[in-house]
Amino acid sequence: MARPRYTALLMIVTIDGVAASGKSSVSSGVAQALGVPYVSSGLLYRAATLLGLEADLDLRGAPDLLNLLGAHPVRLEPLAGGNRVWQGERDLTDDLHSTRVDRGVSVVAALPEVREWVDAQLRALPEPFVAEGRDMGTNVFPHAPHKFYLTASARIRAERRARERPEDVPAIEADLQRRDELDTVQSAPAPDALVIDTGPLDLQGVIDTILTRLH
Ligand SMILES: Nc1ncnc2c1ncn2[C@@H]1O[C@H](COP(=O)(O)OP(=O)(O)OP(=O)(O)O)[C@@H](O)[C@H]1O
Ligand SMILES: Nc1ccn([C@@H]2O[C@H](COP(=O)(O)O)[C@@H](O)[C@H]2O)c(=O)n1
Repeated sequence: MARPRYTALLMIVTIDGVAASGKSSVSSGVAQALGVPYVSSGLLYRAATLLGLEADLDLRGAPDLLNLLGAHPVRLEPLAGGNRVWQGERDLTDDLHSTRVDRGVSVVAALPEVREWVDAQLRALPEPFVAEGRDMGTNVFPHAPHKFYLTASARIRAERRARERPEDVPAIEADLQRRDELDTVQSAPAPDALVIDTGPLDLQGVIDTILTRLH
C-alpha cells in the first residue's frame, strides 16, 4: 500500500503558542492540507467567558460558572475550515473574539475546574485532528507525536491583529502582553515541540514549515 503523504494523517498534531501568534490560522491551513479537522481549544475558554459575562457572573467564581455551563452545555464543532461553538441552537462563535472576552478569558482559564471541563471535551474528540491552544502538547495531548509552538514579538502580533480590529497597535500590543503574562502558567512549550518564530515568515511560510516536518 502506498505510504500516506503525511504520517500525521492518523494522529494528533498540536500547535500551541502565545496570544495572536497565528495558532488558529496556521492550524486551519495545516489541517486543510492534511484533510483533517482542527480543534481550537481557546474557543471553549472564550465561550465560558462570554456566557459568564452575559450572566453577569464573577468570572473568578468557578461553582456558578460550572453550574451555568452544566445547565446549558456548550459544544465545539471542529471543521477543517474553522470551528463553531454552539450552546443549544445558538451559535456563539462570532461573539467569542471581542476585546471584552479577551480581557476576561485569562481569569476564567485560570480556574482548574474550567480547565478540566475543556480538557474533557477535547479528549473526547475522535482522532485525527490538529489541536491548537496553549497546553495541547504539554497537558492535554502529551503523547502527540508532532508538536509545534508558535512565537512572534508582541509588536508583530499586534500589527497583525490590528488588521482585524478597530484598535491601534500600541493598545493591542499592551493587551497581548497582559494576556501573555496572565497565561504564562499554561503557555510553556513542550520540551519536544518545535518552536517556530513566525515573525520572519508569512502565514503560508509557517504552514509549509510544519507540513515539511509531517512527511
Ligand atoms: N505568519 C504570519 N504572517 C502574517 N500574518 C499572520 C501570520 N500568522 C497569523 N497571521 C495573522 O495574524 C492574525 C492572528 O492570527 P490568529 O488569529 O490565527 O492567531 P491566534 O494565535 O489564533 O490568536 P488568538 O490567540 O487570539 O486566538 C490573523 O489575522 C492572521 O491571519
Ligand atoms: N489551551 C488553552 C487555550 C486557551 N487558553 C486561554 O484562553 C484564552 C483564549 O485563547 P485563544 O487561543 O483563543 O487566544 C487564552 O488567552 C488563555 O487564557 C488556555 O488557557 N489554554
